[in-house]
Amino acid sequence: ARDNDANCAHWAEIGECDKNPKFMQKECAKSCSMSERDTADQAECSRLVKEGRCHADVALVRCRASCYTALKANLTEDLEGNCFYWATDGECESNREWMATSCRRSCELLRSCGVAPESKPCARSFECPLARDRDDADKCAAAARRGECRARDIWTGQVMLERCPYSCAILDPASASKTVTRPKMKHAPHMDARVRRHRPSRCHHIGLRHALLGAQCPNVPPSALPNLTSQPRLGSAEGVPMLPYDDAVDERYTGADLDPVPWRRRWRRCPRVASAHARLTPRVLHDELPDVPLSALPSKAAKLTSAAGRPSEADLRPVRVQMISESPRVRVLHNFVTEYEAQKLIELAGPHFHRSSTARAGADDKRTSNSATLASGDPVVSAVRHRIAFYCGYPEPNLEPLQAVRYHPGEFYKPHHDYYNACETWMNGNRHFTFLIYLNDVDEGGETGFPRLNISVTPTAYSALVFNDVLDNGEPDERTLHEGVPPARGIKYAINGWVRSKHLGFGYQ
Ligand SMILES: O=C(O)CCC(=O)C(=O)O
Ligand SMILES: [Fe+2]
Repeated sequence: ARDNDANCAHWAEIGECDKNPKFMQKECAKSCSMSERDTADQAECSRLVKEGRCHADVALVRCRASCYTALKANLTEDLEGNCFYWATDGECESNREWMATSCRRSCELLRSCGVAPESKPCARSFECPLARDRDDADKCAAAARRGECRARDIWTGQVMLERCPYSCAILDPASASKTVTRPKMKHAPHMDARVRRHRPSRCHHIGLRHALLGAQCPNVPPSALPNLTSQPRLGSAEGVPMLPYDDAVDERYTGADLDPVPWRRRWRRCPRVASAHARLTPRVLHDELPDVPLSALPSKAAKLTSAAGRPSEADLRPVRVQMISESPRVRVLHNFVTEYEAQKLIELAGPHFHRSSTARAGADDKRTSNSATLASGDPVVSAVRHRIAFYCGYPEPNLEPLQAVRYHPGEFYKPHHDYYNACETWMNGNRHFTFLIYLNDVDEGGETGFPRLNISVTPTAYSALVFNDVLDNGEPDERTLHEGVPPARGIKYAINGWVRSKHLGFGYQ
């Protein structure tokens, strides 16, 4: 964080960080981060902390200092919010010294997961300490399993979510993230993206742990793999049947004509699907969508832009779905953008490209590409955003600003995950989907590789590589480790569209 103006410290002192947050976050990030202080009176902040309501809007805005202090006191060993993410990204080894002081808890947890993935400490690795402390495990878990995280919040203003945030997040993540459901995507085996599956022998280099997490290794029969979704969690076929197809809960809604909560109205309209398969997850991409031209998509998602003002023949090619991997879910949506849109996006990004940074270290040697954030107001950007929202079934405000990326020959993005630490879901939600839209064909190289899946996808112009970053219960899916392989010849342009579990608010607007 840094200041761009000499007056920042003064402005922060007179309260501009709160009064004028958009400007101040941008220009005076440093001063504002130092001025994280309570603006509500102490009694109110102490009460909010005591009641464990630091995630409530009022506390986020007005009791920052008290809540931060309380949070730190509870985080016994991790001192940074992103620790688990960095730990899963290999930083406990590659950045050992720093991580040992700042992220000891996550590193230790991760090591225990390496030895015993199904152990209790490992299962707990994603918990948010503050949330857990005020969650009455027995009562909350039982209520969450009954579906009350969602059922109650309409009537009593999210009481369950406030009292039982941890159980709700773990047992019914969609309740905490207010996501909507979509049916499964159609399997279309006739597709034509070039996908290379590496020889399975590579698994030996990946190590047993990743094999345990489901990589397809020849020596590990599927029966020997732990079932990652065998816990009684939302959407688990083996688990307790949960919303939205739980009869007992559904009944409560049948009396009401129109739910006052918009996202729930959509949710109620979703068809009831009887098969266990359809119940697997609330976070499946729009899997049963037929192959249709963009122009045939409903309203906003269809908004087509072309040079002539109307779509050309080529633009009317249907969006086709190619399944690459069922678990984790990876697919390519062909013809996801038009040629005109792709060119426009490259043009728009052009003047804004700068050396890419990663969440943690800014520009670093993990990523040598350039990137640019695209303003959502542009009609092409907006059309593509609507389309992403439509296809994944999440509301558009869950999308991060689109990010253009550019790789010259030799530039790369080393293996990484796109998801964040689960604790972040209390603010902005975690990343659930990655849409990587290829804007051009690359002369040679430039694949997106998934080392733990032994898959690499060759960029095909106008198609979107889409994968679920998290397991169906909302926990990060380590198998989604991926990399941008350097182009050998030609420039690679792509767009990242990340979809979060919640509306983006804090820190983004
Ligand atoms: O360029 C690629 O193929 C991958 C890009 C990527 O993973 C990212 O930007 O997060
Ligand atoms: Fe990525």
